[in-house]
Amino acid sequence: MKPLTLNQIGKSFAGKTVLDSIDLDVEAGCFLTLLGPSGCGKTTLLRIIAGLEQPDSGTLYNEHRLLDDPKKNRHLAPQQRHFGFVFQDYGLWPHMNVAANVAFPLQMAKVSKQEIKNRVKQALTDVHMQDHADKRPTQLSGGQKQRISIARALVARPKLILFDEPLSNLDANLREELGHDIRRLAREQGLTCINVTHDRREAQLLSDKIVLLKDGRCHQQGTPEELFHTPIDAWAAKFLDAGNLLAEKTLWPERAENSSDLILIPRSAIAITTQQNEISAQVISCRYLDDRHEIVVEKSGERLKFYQSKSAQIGQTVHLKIDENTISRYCRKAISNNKLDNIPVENIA
Ligand SMILES: Nc1ncnc2c1ncn2[C@@H]1O[C@H](COP(=O)(O)OP(=O)(O)OP(=O)(O)O)[C@@H](O)[C@H]1O
Repeated sequence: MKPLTLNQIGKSFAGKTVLDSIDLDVEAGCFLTLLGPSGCGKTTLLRIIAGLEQPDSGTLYNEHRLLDDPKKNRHLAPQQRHFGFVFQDYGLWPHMNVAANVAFPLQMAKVSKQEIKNRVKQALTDVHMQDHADKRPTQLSGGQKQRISIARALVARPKLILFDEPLSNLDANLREELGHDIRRLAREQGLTCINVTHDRREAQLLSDKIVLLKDGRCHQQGTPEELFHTPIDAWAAKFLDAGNLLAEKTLWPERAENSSDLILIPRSAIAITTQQNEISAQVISCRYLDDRHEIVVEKSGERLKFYQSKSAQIGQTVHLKIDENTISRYCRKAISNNKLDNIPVENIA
């Protein structure tokens, strides 16, 4: 049996469908992320899994345990599910020190004092916070608070942990570091994890599998590589910022059979060449990021972004070589019919 099986989960608020027939199988030991734009229903789905919200229809199983079935009036309360939780805002008690915060779930479960002491010590060691046991949460940085929140989730030894945007309040370096530590802990302890985020980078950093949600439905699911290499349609390509999405006729006016077709060109498929007969474009931006240059060029009003070790001069006309084997094609209808207003335009380059 799987740690989590959702069959046809549906949920409406005030007559508005928020989740529509969600089917999901979560494998043991998988780190799964529910990813999607604001309002797509991901938090509602996580709250249903947690038991904080009841579905209107469908069933939810944890291995052989039926957690929810509205038809049978079945709904297991959150504390009966024995899942761990890690929240975006840490959810620590300010009046308790770190050790007491981590011990709290064990005290509720009436575990013996000696065992609480041992398990709190172990959980704090697991998250590299063993030297901070006596501190109050106010004396900790955001990253340290989130480590304590993870220790508190681990201490009860749940098989399944639910994460609500665990990295979103942290700066870029801390996100990277804590992201790696969360993955290490999940692997070492054989945890199954469900995470919710609107941030594709956080999803990439943490996940074995990503479920892309759109308008309360599963739009696409797969490994991060599958999603980012082969988005199912132009909407997914744009939301994931999976590469350069533009009209085919911009680059090859003579070839484009259907002028409304969009193509997705991976950033790694573009390079500047000295060959004059290739596509010409004008450099509009060149920034040094990480250990390479991010180049943005403009061609007939559309932008392409790619990376290279050498810089390029702004205003310069360059010739581009594009590996056409890596291009995906989409019908424009797929994108224009969908709401994309909440996706920043700069992500399209
Ligand atoms: N308790 C509630 N009562 C009424 N409407 C709700 C309730 N909870 C959520 N909604 C609505 O359901 C829709 C989905 O909300 P949800 O919080 O699941 O989206 P989300 O994808 O997590 O978005 P965000 O990233 O902004 O948190 C939204 O339109 C929201 O306003």
